[in-house]
Amino acid sequence: MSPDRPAAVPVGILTGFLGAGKTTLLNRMLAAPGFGRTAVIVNEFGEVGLDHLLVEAVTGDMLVLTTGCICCAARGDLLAAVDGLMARRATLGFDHIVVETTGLADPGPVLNALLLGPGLAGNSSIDGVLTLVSAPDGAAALAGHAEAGHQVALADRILLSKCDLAGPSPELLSRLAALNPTAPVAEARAVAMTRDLFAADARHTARPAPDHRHHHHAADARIRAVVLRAGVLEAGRLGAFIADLQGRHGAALLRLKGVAALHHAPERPTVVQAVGHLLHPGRHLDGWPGGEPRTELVAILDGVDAAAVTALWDGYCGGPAIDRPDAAALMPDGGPGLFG
Ligand SMILES: Nc1nc2c(ncn2[C@@H]2O[C@H](COP(=O)(O)OP(=O)(O)OP(=O)(O)O)[C@@H](O)[C@H]2O)c(=O)[nH]1
Repeated sequence: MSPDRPAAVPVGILTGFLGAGKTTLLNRMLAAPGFGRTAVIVNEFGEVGLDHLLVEAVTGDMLVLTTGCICCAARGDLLAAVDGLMARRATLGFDHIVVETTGLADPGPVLNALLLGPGLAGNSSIDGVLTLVSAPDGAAALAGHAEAGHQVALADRILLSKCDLAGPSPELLSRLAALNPTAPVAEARAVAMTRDLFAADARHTARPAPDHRHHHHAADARIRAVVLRAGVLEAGRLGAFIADLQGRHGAALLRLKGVAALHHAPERPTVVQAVGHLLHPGRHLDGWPGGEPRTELVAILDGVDAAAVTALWDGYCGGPAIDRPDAAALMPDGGPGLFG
């Protein structure tokens, strides 16, 4: 393996509601030097794909999936497309894949499919979820469509488009913060198209939870992002917490992401990625991007009380307390070994 080619190909997911400006941003991205060796998969509804006519300057390869939405009917097609690209990687010479979803896609199942696809394990990793929100229309999309809420909730980075037409309203900004307290929000036109655009692995520091008194919409009230922090942990405790969380709330677990400092390898952050009932085996990053080893996860849940998740976390991964069971009592024998 040459030093400039990573072992695993990062897959970035570009999402956002219908017409939010995904293809426009993709074109900017592909024109930038950092994205020169990028393969693109575009998913759109309808029998005839048009976006491939609109996307310019693709160096690696481009596939347009028109058989259905990749978050539902066409998930297999997405996996086949990624597998097909990986098989031709040496010929095509790409080192990065960008998947543009349809405007109505829920990125959760897309993430799931990518994390678990046969043949993908070890060959690709999730680079991050980049969500575009139209400043003038975003609030209406969020009010009317649950998918728009999921796109925001699962974002690692949120970019606001069409700010030249109208700036984001305070209401839109507060709704974005309520749906996703950790993703940075920026104006798309002001952001440089560098390779770290898809904020990898949720390594950014979590922001404090917003004031929930401003919730006006059912979707906002249901979706909760819970920040879970600890120092260096035993792998078994983390694995047991995740298994328990998934057992209790798997269907409602939109995403669990972040980095963990584990006793057996504290010098290397372990990446945690789970969606629903599925857990991606932890991979390691090279080192801590500044600061001491620490564990910091974000759990994004639909319709689950944040306090219940925090209590579960404290039970497994918190310090001892008088009024909660000791982690050893909660742990199954040995705990799952995914992080061992
Ligand atoms: N004024 C303005 N127009 C924009 C901006 N970004 C995108 N547009 C326009 O918005 C329309 C939709 O943009 P696209 O990039 O096709 O949006 P999309 O999210 O890919 O659309 P779908 O694939 O249909 O969901 C196009 O006419 C763009 O030119 C922006 O920042 N400012």
